[in-house]
Amino acid sequence: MGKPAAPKNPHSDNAGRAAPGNPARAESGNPDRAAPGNPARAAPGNSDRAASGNSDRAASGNPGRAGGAARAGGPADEGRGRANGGAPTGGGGEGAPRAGGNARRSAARLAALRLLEAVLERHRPLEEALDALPRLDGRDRAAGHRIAAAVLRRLGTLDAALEPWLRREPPPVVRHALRIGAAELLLLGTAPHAAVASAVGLVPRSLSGLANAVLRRVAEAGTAALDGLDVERLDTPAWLWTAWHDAYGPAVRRIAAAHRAEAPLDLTLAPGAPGAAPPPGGELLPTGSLRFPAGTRVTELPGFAEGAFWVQDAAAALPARLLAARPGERVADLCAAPGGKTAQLAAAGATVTAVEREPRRAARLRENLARLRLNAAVVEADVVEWAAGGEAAGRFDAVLLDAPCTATGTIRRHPDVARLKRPRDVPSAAEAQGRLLAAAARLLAPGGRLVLATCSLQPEEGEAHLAAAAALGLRHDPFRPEELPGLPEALTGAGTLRTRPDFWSEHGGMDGFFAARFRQA
Ligand SMILES: C[S@@+](CC[C@H](N)C(=O)[O-])C[C@H]1O[C@@H](n2cnc3c(N)ncnc32)[C@H](O)[C@@H]1O
Repeated sequence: MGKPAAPKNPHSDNAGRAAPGNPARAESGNPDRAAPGNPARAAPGNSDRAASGNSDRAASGNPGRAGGAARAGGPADEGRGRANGGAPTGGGGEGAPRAGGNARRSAARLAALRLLEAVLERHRPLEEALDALPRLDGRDRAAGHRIAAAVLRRLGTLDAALEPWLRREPPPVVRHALRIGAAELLLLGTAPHAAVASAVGLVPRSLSGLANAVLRRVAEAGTAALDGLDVERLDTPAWLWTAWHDAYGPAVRRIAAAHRAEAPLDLTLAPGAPGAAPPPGGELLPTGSLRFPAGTRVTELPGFAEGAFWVQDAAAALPARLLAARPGERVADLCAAPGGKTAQLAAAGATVTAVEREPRRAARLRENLARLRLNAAVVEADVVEWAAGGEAAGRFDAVLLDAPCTATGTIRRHPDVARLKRPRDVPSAAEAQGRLLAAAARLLAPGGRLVLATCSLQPEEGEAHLAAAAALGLRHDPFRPEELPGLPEALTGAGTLRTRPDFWSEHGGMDGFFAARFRQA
């Protein structure tokens, strides 16, 4: 195939693309020859791990022949795993992905394809798309999720690696299958024959030749094709890059680099949970969270069933700590589900009222509290209406408002956020936060304290609220250095909290959060 420039892909920010390699290679390369080097090697510095228990890894010393890739369902797939019966094949018509011979592998890749379609075409959150997947073996589901997350995390890089081999923009199903194949080849360490064959198996038969040819070229070029790419820029939507550059200067590059890594698993420990010691093996962070490597399954840690801990990013645990609820205090936790902060406040001995608008999320909050054997009154209501109602006004010693936001501080955990949010979402989220802040202020008893938190990196959803709070008659109560042990970089000159994904990089980073504390005058 030749190589005229591919049209700009709507999901890629090509600003950082290096000049493509020599396209003539695609013409002259022997498609049946094994890929040179070891394309199965993970990209250096890349932390996208292959799914645990991944059976697609090449046997050591046998990187696999890319030449087998043309035959999806052929020798590379034969005689292994279940017959096709268990795989959701999508019907098999033109435009429907075909299942390869290995049902397990096809099911995982098909799940990844469905997830990418949901996020990138229908703009649905990844978690919601996961819930909507047809019934699926747990390992396939986890592997599909991991592949889709790797694609979303490195979308721009993967498109740049594909671009030299595409003459024109392919149909979406092919684009996604190519991304899945490229992610497996360049990031996830999958054996080339398996990566190519299973990705080719996702596209309509009439387009399998194209997909096969492109992925063979990607396999041949290997990870060397990524050398010289400005991957931080490529993997960051342009509007976010500009906004973070304006807010954080050159640190924008470190923030973007931090988004390449899968987030670790952080736990908050329940003080004094009966019969439950902290699970062994974690790293105790200076602020008290216990950290395990990415991919750790929380339900398999000892103490989970006993309610000894709950999952909460180290940064997400800070706002409730900074509210410093005391035993017996009346505390309102606003926008409370799934309840990480409610649990912290209840575990501190406060009398907690947790307010959550979404019934399903409120149900999950109750379930979480039950597992943790913690008590809180759960109110299913819109905070703005509830605060306007009168009976709650002026009743609380302390209020925690963890306001809904664009969540751009959580892209490490939710790589779909970078692809779903739009610039216009920032002012509308900030406006809603302003209404919630005014409602929260009405709940405070005289002298009561309020912590406002958002998991956004956008200053409009953080620092900008200081002026609005002053206009509501709230007095800013700056955080002190001793309240943030081991994290001086998160304390701003104004005495607010600003964490970023590039902080604590030696420990594995943290989510981006803003928090500020106020007092009712
Ligand atoms: C950032 S999440 C809260 C996370 C939670 N505080 C925790 O630590 O687990 C925001 C929550 O606010 C809820 N929410 C959004 N707007 C609300 C409103 N006006 N009233 C009550 N809850 C609201 C959402 O349904 C969502 O569950």
